[in-house]
Amino acid sequence: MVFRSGFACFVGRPNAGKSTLTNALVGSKIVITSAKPQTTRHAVRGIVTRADAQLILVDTPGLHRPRTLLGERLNDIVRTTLAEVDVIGFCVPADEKVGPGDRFIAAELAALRAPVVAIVTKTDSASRKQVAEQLIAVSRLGEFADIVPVSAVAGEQVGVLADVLVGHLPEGPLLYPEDVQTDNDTETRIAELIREAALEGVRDELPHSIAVTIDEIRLRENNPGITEVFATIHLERSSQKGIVIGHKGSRLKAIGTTARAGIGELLDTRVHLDLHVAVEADWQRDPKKLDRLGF
Ligand SMILES: Nc1nc2c(ncn2[C@@H]2O[C@H](COP(=O)(O)OP(=O)(O)OP(=O)(O)O)[C@@H](O)[C@H]2O)c(=O)[nH]1
Repeated sequence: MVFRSGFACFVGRPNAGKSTLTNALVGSKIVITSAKPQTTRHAVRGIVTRADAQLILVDTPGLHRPRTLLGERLNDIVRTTLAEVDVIGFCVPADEKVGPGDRFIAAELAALRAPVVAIVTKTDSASRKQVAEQLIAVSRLGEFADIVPVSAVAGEQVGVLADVLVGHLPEGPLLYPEDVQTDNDTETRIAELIREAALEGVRDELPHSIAVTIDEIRLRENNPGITEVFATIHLERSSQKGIVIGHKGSRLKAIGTTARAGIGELLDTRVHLDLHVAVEADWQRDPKKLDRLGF
């Protein structure tokens, strides 16, 4: 039997369903998903290990036209990632019209050497007729190695998509131990859990204004059964402080409760979470600050 191994990544405009699809393929929650666009900041890998193949998924932030410096950096990450993978999955949601964002991405992909599989996502949220029309519209966007409709939420065609992606991998050995599902470091995952909790129910353009850094993770001195996590939520403007902290700290408390549950599950231990809020004026446009915040 031939064993294949290699790297794949999903691209598509914000909210196209890339993270959810990665989770569905890997089978556990490793990538932060959110109804808000552009929540994925780090290239998180999900690993699918089967009898015949190992598929390493690199989840990338939304490829979009740069607006701020942060936008440009995200696109740099995307381009570097795209140059290194064996196959690219181009996600277009079934329930939204093909638009300029999709055409922009299709044009970027046409210049790459890796085969591109077009994926029509969220087929559960569209009628059969809409899905059929979307398959045709997407096929007109470029030259694709395959085109696959899929619903990550309903679990439809997820296995078919895995087979198609694996089919584009080169022959190769197991690259990661069988039981590993992600190699994204714990600290990054904890920061993402806090960021996800902080974004919940927050209005407007706030997603771009929040970054989270981990100051320290340690076992409690007199009780190693408890892990203490110290983290800072960075905001762009002091006016945003009220939104995040809430009346008498009520929202910050809720963020802590939600994030703590997620971190406890991740680390499989009891967690004490200490959250600090800091305002860094215009961190999105300042290269020094971006570096310090890990972008
Ligand atoms: N109905 C339905 N909704 C989906 C499906 N996949 C994703 N969604 C929803 O679409 C929204 C965006 O999904 P994500 O997976 O976060 O999208 P993304 O492309 O990773 O988004 P960014 O990280 O912002 O680029 C979420 O609200 C998901 O619940 C699907 O198969 N069916």
